[in-house]
Amino acid sequence: MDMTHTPLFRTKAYVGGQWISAKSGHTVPVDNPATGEIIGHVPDLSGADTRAAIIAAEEGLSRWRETSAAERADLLLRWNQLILDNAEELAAIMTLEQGKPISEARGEIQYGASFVRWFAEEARRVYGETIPAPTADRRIIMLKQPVGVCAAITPWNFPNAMITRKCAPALAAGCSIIVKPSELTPFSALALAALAERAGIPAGVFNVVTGMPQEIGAELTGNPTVRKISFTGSTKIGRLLMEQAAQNIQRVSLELGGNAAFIVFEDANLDAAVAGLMASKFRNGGQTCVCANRVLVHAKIYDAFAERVSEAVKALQVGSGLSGDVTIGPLINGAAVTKVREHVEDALDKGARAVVGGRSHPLGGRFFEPTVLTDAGWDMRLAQEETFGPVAPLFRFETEDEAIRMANNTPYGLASYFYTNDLNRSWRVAERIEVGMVGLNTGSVSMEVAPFGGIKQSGIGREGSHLGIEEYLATKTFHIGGIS
Ligand SMILES: NC(=O)C1=CN([C@@H]2O[C@H](COP(=O)(O)OP(=O)(O)OC[C@H]3O[C@@H](n4cnc5c(N)ncnc54)[C@H](O)[C@@H]3O)[C@@H](O)[C@H]2O)C=CC1
Ligand SMILES: O=C(O)[C@H](O)CS(=O)(=O)O
Repeated sequence: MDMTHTPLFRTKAYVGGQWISAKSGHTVPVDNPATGEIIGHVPDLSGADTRAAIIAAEEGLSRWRETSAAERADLLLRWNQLILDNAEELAAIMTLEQGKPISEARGEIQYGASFVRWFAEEARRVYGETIPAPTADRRIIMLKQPVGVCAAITPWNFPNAMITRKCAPALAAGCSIIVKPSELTPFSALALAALAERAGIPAGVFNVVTGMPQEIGAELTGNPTVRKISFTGSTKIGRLLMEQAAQNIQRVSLELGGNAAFIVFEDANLDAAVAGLMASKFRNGGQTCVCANRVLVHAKIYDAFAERVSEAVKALQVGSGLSGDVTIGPLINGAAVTKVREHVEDALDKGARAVVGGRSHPLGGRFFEPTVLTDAGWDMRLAQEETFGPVAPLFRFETEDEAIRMANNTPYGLASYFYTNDLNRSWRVAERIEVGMVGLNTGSVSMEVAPFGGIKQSGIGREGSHLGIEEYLATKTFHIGGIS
């Protein structure tokens, strides 16, 4: 499927309402993870190019912050509708550059659009407060105002939804924003820019800069005009950006790595638990920050659960995401394949058994076999590190306290899941597990209505829900004295 000549497949960066090249003329190639073929090039913008984008965003802000909430809401709703009207083309572009199965890409477009609609509605409900003054001659009002020029640095694994989850609340709040998508998946971001332009979102309000990240990131975090950095990606880069943002005391929102525990207690509904694990673990081939990374199974049901999971994993179809029946696409790049292979080999060396898969797929390239490992141990790398691939390691436990202790034994704290029908245990586990999001008898926690985010080294701040817009609002206390 050649998407490179479709209207939304853009090969220029979008700054100040213009489609631009890098001043240097340099470009970055983008490949198709399923084949390794180059699908196109995007401008490799420099620090100076990024400075120009910041100036454009500042000009965009001056107009945008004066628009009414109703006007911003209407424009966001128009953008939302254009995204939905062009969902098939957006999904095909995503699968071409990211590799996920087309059915999942279609799902992400709907998920991404849901944030645009949600924050179009939130735009009109940014309320301030009046505060009872201590003296009769004073009035106190709390105003909510846009933070200003913002920057969003986003990952390759959800190249549409991670942009709208940041940009929709920013625009709803009256901010302008500069998006730096992953150099691995820029075309989804540029397609969103084309639709923002078509929706009538004014020049400079929504900008997309492309290229290698270091120089662009240094300018975005080093330029005092940028008042807010919103990042989704690895904890390593999140830490770096937080350090860089400190120089100008920029506000930061960080959605970072995870190491989710998926706990199956002895009284769990096994069919539901298997379905939940398949949904959590193998979505996007396991390249998801909230996916189950460690599967803790009570000893009493371990063998039965392992057998059922193995049957379900054997039914997964590996191949190019553009093929309709495929449920597991390629990993994003060679480094990802190496990391997954190393995790599996380390586990096998330390006593795990591969009851399904366990090696690169016969298709070769970036395809890896969906894998189930039994007898997983806490000394294995995949217990401590985020695998970010289609590998389900099954760990045994005997007691509830042991399961919670092991689940919490990680520097991360993004999401966890557990299956039980015991009401008292449900509350004990939900309250004691150290994460930002926990699912009981469900393998999914990601939707626009609910706060998304982590604790510990999984991040700072919340996206989505009624909390998401607060990340792009500043509070101003307005005191009026001398009233008689
Ligand atoms: N908590 C969450 O919602 C999510 C967390 N992640 C985590 O991110 C990792 C995988 O995603 P990746 O895209 O590989 O993460 P990554 O951290 O390498 O890249 C994320 C973004 O940061 C940019 N970046 C990299 N180095 C930079 C620098 N020096 N300055 C400025 N920007 C820079 C990249 O170009 C990309 O746009 C995994 O650890 C995963 O768990 C990914 C997606 C969502
Ligand atoms: O990038 C990710 O992993 C996303 O945050 C996961 S989700 O929001 O699509 O579940």
